[in-house]
Amino acid sequence: MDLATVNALHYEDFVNIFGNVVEKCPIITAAVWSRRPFVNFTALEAAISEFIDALPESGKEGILRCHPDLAGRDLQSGTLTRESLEEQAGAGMDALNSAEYSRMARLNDEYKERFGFPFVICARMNDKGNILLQLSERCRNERAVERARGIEEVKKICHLRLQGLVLIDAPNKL
Ligand SMILES: NC(=O)N[C@H]1NC(=O)NC1=O
Repeated sequence: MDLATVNALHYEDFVNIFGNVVEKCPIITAAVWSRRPFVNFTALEAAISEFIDALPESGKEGILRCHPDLAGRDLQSGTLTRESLEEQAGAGMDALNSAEYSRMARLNDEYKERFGFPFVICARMNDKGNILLQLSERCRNERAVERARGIEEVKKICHLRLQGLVLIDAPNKL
């Protein structure tokens, strides 16, 4: 879809199409609709980022809590969103051997126990080995550092999801 089409969308369609660019947080999309018209792809992405950055820390943690665990319960039970399933499968999360699966489950639980929100990483930018490594390393961070780190990853996931929906800017037609 090109940007002119995006800018012409009624909010119901806008939320239907873009509602999951931040996982299970359509309120962000619904809020950002009123920032139209977007001059380019970057402006749309920036509007989402600015909304997230303006949230109190509890709101940012809320966003993190809307994310399913990697290789977690939702993957096992088939209840992931379409986007998350594609991302997790792409990083091999649906094909862990039993040792990897147990390690992932143990570290995910440890992380959630320590921080009160789940470990979030952009699966499409990482492979299985790297995800496990980062998970074990990031468990040792301070809570505020991890909250900010998780939000950075949310923005990377959002960037790639948006790219799948909106054509990157063609030069302005004269
Ligand atoms: N927990 C977590 O990072 N979840 C995700 N990451 C990603 O790229 N897609 C997800 O669902």
